[in-house]
Amino acid sequence: MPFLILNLFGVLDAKRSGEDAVKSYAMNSGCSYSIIRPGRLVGGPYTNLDLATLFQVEGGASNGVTVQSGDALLGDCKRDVCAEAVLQCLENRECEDVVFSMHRFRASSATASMTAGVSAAAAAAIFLSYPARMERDHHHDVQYSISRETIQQHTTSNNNIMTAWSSSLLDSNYWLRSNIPTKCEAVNNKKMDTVNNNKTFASNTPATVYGEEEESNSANGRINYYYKRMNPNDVDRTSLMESHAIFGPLWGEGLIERYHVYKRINTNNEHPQIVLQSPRELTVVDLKVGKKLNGHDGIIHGGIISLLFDEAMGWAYECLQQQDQIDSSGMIIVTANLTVNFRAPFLAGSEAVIRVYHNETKGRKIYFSARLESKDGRVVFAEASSLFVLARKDKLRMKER
Ligand SMILES: CCCCCCCC(=O)SCCNC(=O)CCNC(=O)[C@H](O)C(C)(C)COP(=O)(O)OP(=O)(O)OC[C@H]1O[C@@H](n2cnc3c(N)ncnc32)[C@H](O)[C@@H]1OP(=O)(O)O
Repeated sequence: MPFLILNLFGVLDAKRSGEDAVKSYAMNSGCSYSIIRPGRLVGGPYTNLDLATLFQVEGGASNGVTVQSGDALLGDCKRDVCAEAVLQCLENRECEDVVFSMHRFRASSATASMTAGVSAAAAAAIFLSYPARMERDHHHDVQYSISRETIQQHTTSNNNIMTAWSSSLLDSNYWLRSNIPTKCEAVNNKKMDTVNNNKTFASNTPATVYGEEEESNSANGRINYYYKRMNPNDVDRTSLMESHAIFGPLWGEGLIERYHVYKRINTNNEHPQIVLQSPRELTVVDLKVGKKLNGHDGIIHGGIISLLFDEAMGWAYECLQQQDQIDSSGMIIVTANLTVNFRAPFLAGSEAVIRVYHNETKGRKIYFSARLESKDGRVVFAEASSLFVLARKDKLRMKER
């Protein structure tokens, strides 16, 4: 079809500028993008005002599609299939940073064909048609019912984030992690599968902590750690409501909206046991920042990020103290040095996790490292390292008023 007709009223120009905006946002924020250029949308729901809607064009019985990189295809695309492709792009890393056009496969088969330019993996991801998807969702439902029992067996307290190993009934690639028994997530052992999780295990709770150490951590394939909430029960700095930087003045809507601290508890044969490894993960903070803590418009201030790190490392010290039974009588722990590298803009309103690792202890000096990253671990916003020093309370110079 001639470009002039296709671009009537500047439609294609508008689409192109939309795509450019998506790409530049992705580049600036460190996330990936997938751009789908479907053919004319046909099939229900009939919401727009074109001829396909007027005549309720179904687009044929096939859910198969043909995809090709760039912009070469011309044809129809069913709305539901297009929606499916969007979901597939969200779920599959192979679809990161790809641009492709997609139209209805014209043969009667429910499979799809692929033409050059889109990677086989991306195409394979996109090609899942509805029947395949429904089967998969059903599979996930089965996982859910089994895993809930598994989680209940493993759960020691409602405040625990559980990592429960699925029984042999489950696909061995999946394991489960939950912050309370009825709200759980299935996570693919090798690759996060968060979209399915959210769909299958609708969660009202904000705190879900992801990890990346499951492979190195599991000699026999079992997951052998879980996380236990430290605040407000275990150690309660929220009691410093009035004066504590995070839980006081900077706490609330638009400010720091969530700061849940979890300590990692390693287990061996399901009995809690400390596994010594260095650097070892001590704490994970599940946090959410609001929209009133910016430096530049829409970007969280670096000083706030440093504060979030400093606090997280303070909790890591608490954790270390509990585990290693550091004798700190008459002493106070303070930050002597904190170095932060800002890797990607941390956007206002974001949720993220901070993971804190213990690197080394030398006498009174304790070295930590930490990472502020997206919940799925795919974007690192900042990294930090610190030196905490145990100082004698009576020697600590307090500034006189
Ligand atoms: C559980 C609660 C968590 C709370 C989380 C929040 C923590 C905070 O934000 S605390 C507030 C910010 N920090 C402060 O106010 C600390 C102010 N600084 C001080 O009081 C002192 O400089 C202090 C205590 C760090 C060190 O003084 P002091 O105890 O006399 O020890 P000092 O002998 O100077 O140093 C001890 C060791 O640390 C090293 N060290 C001290 N400071 C640094 C530094 N900035 N960089 C590198 N090394 C350092 C020294 O070289 C020395 O090493 P070594 O033993 O190998 O010779």
